Amino acid sequence: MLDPRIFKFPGAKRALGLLCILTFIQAIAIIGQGRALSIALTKVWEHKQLQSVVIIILVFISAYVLRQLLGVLKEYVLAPFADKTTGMLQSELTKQYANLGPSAISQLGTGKSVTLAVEGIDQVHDYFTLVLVKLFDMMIIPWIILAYVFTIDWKQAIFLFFIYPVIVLFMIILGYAAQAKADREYETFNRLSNHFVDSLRGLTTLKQVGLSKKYADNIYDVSEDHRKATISTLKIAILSTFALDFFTTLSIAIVALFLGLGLMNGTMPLLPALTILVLAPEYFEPIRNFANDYHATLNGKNAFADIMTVLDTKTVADSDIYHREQQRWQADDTLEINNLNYQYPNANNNTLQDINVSFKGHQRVAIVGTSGSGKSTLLNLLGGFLIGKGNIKINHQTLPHLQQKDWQSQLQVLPQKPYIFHDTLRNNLAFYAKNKTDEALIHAIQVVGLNDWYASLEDGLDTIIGEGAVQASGGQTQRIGLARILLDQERRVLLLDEPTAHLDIETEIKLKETMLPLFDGRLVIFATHRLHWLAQMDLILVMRDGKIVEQGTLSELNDKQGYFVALQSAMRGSKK
Ligand SMILES: Nc1ncnc2c1ncn2[C@@H]1O[C@H](COP(=O)(O)OP(=O)(O)OP(=O)(O)O)[C@@H](O)[C@H]1O
Repeated sequence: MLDPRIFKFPGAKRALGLLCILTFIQAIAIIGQGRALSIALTKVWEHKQLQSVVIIILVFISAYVLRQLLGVLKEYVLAPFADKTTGMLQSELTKQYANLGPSAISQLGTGKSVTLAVEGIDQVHDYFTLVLVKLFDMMIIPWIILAYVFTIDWKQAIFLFFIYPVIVLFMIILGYAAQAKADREYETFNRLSNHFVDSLRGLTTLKQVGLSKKYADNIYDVSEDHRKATISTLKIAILSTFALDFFTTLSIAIVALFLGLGLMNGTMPLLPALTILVLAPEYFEPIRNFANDYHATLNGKNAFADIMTVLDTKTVADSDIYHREQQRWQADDTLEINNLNYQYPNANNNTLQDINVSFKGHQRVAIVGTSGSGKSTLLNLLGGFLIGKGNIKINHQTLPHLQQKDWQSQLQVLPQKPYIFHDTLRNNLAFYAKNKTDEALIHAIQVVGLNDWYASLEDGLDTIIGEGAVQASGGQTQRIGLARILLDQERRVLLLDEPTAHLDIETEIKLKETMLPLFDGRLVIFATHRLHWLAQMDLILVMRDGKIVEQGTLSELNDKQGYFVALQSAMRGSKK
């Protein structure tokens, strides 16, 4: 019903304490309102002086106004707590996404991650404001009313007391049914978010291959599923409202019947009978309100649980064991990897097995192997984006993993398609190195061969590029990635994951001329399918089924006449 983790947030105890006091005063106001109304009606019935009736009606109005004001005040007390807490949850969640990294996001699903951080937070806000007020009403108001009724007529109080658990029982049964339906509704909603975002990202491909209609139908099917799940939650919600209204009305009718009998046979005077009759609906009101809104708060409850699961996911510890005096990777620095294994969370076997390799200084290292042999996984482990099990040493210092701040602050990464942020060309270029002069940026643009494109941009370095703005071609994107590397002389470990895989051979050969000088004075680890790079490499790691099966220079590997030679023939598309 109420997640106990709510109480741990700053300000929760104060807000809930105030809520408790205000609800208590509200309960007294409700009793005052009921009592004053009963007295007024009794006086009218007994033909008492109009003046005494007017006074008591004024008391009734005051109690009524106080009750309503307290209702508003309770929302005012909770609103800042809900605003502050959900705001904090949102920023913690986005920070946690950054800490957990891309593999955790892809496990959760991009659509769900986005929905959770935006709509999920709104749902949690509703959950806080709706559920807390109603829950406190339910926990306080009926019992104060009951205690008051007990002082008037203990038999009626006992009847009201024993009927309450029956209603609660019904609420629990229907609540469980609503929870199951709401869980399905929430699951279909998340599936819909993931499908939608996936289809949007893959829209170009889907259009190209004429499958966009099929995917649109797919989204329609998932949204239909979500609609049906929502309708079935609503059915349960309406049924639950009907059932609770029926039982509470029946209970009030029974109370009225006994009070009527008492009045007729003279065992019960009019005033206490009227007071109990007026207060009986108030006794049931909080539980009815709670049940009516219960289904509406379930999505918020699920979103809150999901957000807390993401926030409670352990981030990597020991990220600052490795310390570097001088920032730059030096010619005598070493990185040794021994018996490194890695298994993806959803995989059955180790994707990388017994990796043993040493890197020294400004070596140029190529990683080759067939598709799926583990090249990208190895690069991701070297970059500290994934964490495996094994022995890792930098300059003979043993480290638990490579997600070390001082190691990652030396890295430059050039993937197949560098990410272009929706920002100015200036900020996109000065990615690693901020505060570069315009001259330095324009020089880099010239070196990587982006002059013609740059000349066509109306706002020069201030042109907004990326999604929804000026788009760069695959080759231009790669050149922007190169310019980023060129502009930063501090980071000296370069990880390249098939950076030219999407480019035609002419563009690649042109880019190669720009890339090779960048390799000087850097440790370069380069996953590639393209053989022409191998002649420029000091070390080649040959991967097969997650293992390094051979390693050496090009001539050493050729002399071996082993797997590498067969792989080369296969990569050339010819058999020797
Ligand atoms: N996120 C993931 N979850 C589970 N398995 C994965 C994941 N990413 C990759 N794999 C699996 O790990 C193995 C190695 O993949 P990896 O991407 O490292 O290969 P690769 O040699 O870089 O392939 P390619 O040349 O096609 O890019 C493959 O069998 C792949 O299916």
